[in-house]
Amino acid sequence: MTLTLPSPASPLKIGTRGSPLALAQAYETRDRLARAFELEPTAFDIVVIKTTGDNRAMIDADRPLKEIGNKGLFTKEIEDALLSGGIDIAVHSMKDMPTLQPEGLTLDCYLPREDVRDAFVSPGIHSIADLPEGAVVGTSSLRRRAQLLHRRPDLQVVEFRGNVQTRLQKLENGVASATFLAMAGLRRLDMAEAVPATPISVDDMLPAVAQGAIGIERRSSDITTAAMLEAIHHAETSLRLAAERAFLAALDGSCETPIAALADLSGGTIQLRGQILRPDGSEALSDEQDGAIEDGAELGRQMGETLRARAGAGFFAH
Ligand SMILES: NCc1[nH]cc(CCC(=O)O)c1CC(=O)O
Repeated sequence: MTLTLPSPASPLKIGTRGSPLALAQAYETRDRLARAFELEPTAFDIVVIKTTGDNRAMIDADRPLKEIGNKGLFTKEIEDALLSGGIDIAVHSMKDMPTLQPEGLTLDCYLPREDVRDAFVSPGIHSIADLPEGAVVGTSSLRRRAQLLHRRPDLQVVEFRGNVQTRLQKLENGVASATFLAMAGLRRLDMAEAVPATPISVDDMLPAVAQGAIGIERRSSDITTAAMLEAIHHAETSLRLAAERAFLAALDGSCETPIAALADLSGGTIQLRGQILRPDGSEALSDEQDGAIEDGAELGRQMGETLRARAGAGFFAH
């Protein structure tokens, strides 16, 4: 098939949220496409879309996100723009994406995954173990909160949101002694050196499903764009996410449940680690399995069902 490539007269419209991280991810996508097809940046338009989530999160800056709305809060307007033709592709942090896409949209192109680890961020302290008894830690992530309290029930967790600068300012102001950020976000913003961040081993804090991965969504019917995206698709990332996202789907996970998973490929097999926790951190259930690379999704689904059965009803209630 010969591709009709975008041009300044007929650019490929790339939809994204307006946060610094979202923009960095959109530029990375544009640059990879431009390199793959030897196009100028002017063959692409970056279209910033404000989502309900961005608006509400701004107005209710101190309310937990989980009270403001469900998953899809940050994606609905972007997906509407895809469906109506206002944009041609949408660039997403896969960590924030529901496991099912709306009718008519396809999400099957992934960029090479960044560092999957969480970072411990604090101006004076270097690890969870070094936090003094009863210290205050800021995070809005239910997973990080539950994992932290599981290890250190003595700590106090406060709601922490906003961009990286806002969070660092809160640490400077003494609102909390430490917080967590994804290494991937820090690296993509070129801030990993500028911020007092120490990467946490995945053995100590298993990351969120799809952490560090960028996915590109398109109209299912748009085969020209599909063919273009094939050139920048990263198969290994896709295989890892297939296992992790099947695990999430089997647990019926939303952003309101503390769930972690990480798949790795080595020696021709896929290894999957999964964890679910009670929101208060009082109990954590983990599993680890490996299998054939092409069976990752089945491995994830089975692990999700096994852990759900072990947890029983009401596990996620407190
Ligand atoms: N939920 C917000 C979010 N979505 C993706 C990232 C970071 C980048 C990534 O994990 O791909 C972040 C911020 C964070 O967790 O620090």
